[in-house]
Amino acid sequence: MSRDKRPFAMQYDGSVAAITGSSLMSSAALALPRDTLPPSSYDRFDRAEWAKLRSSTPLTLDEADLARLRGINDALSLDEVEAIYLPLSRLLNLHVSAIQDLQRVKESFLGQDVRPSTYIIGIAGSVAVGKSTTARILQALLSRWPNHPKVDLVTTDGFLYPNAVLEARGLMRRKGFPESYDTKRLLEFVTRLKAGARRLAVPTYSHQTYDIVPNATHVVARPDILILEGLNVLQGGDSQGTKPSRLFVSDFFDFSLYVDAGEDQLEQWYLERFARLRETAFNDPRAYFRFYAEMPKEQALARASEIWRDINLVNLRQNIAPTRSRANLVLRKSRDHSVEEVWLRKS
Ligand SMILES: Nc1ncnc2c1ncn2[C@@H]1O[C@H](COP(=O)(O)OP(=O)(O)OP(=O)(O)O)[C@@H](O)[C@H]1O
Ligand SMILES: CC(C)(CO)[C@@H](O)C(=O)NCCC(=O)O
Repeated sequence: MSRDKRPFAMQYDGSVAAITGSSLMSSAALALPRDTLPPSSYDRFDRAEWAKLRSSTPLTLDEADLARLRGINDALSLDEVEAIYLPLSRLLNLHVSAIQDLQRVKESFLGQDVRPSTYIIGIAGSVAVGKSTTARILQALLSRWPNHPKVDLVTTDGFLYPNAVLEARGLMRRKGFPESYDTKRLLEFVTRLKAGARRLAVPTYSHQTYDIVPNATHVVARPDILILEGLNVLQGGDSQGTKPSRLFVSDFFDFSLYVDAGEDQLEQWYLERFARLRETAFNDPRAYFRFYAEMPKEQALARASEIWRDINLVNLRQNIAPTRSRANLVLRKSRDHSVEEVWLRKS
């Protein structure tokens, strides 16, 4: 039975939510309500327990790996890579290998070559939680394994509608909400990738111009693994009022992660990043937010707090956090971005 179609809903306290006779008849009632998986649905690991899980396959980082990881984020510690991301890359490698074995089974059944399809990993989570950093660490680590050296990375930011469209639709203050994305195009991309398309061009987004970059695409050429990162990758019909029978991007995922942290923590990271960008990237004359670099710091930060509260936090609560229970694995971060707990879903 698919997890979204269980006939009743477990609450966190273990009780079963009441479903009325009439609602049982509708297909909507068959969908599991938002983020209601009980704690017993996960194997939970604290940092030390999780770190041990790399030990049965000795994994070492060479100088080239270290250089690549340092280039991703100078605040990233090596201890973090070793304790959290190496075991995670080992788990993912085992999972990819198992899928590749299954493809060989299909090959011998059909008596013909079956080209393995791209293994897709989805990474979801709030604005500023560290999705792109997590994606880039995993890309660097996973590309070291001989059975899947070509690991590509796509962010769903590229599937936002251009500002001109958002403006025309009155959605400029809804960036990141489900309606701000060209979901059909995103779904078409993953469908064609899974179907074995040789080259797919995906649009790109610039945080500097705060818009889709005209005529600039990133070409995805049948990688062994694709990491698809974005706020919305685990979203389904329930938050958008779409028909439950529709296909979703996550239907094409082989594995998914949700990067999680407390709301206060997320707000602090958002503001810290904003303050840092104000000193750096916002000074560029082409930056969409350059006026924040020109106004006094307190005023700019007050504006950033409003953006957080009125846009990103609302989106987190309404559309992002409710998708956490769909992820196969949850990385729960503490104050300094270090992962304090890992939850691995049992089914
Ligand atoms: N593992 C980490 N260690 C230290 N700092 C980190 C880590 N992950 C993220 N950060 C910091 O947190 C901030 C947000 O990270 P990142 O840009 O990866 O988030 P995001 O979820 O992709 O954000 P958005 O959706 O807004 O693009 C950045 O300032 C980044 O440097
Ligand atoms: C582009 C997204 C939606 C996701 O990365 C986000 O960074 C964003 O721009 N949110 C809108 C509000 C803001 O400017 O933070």
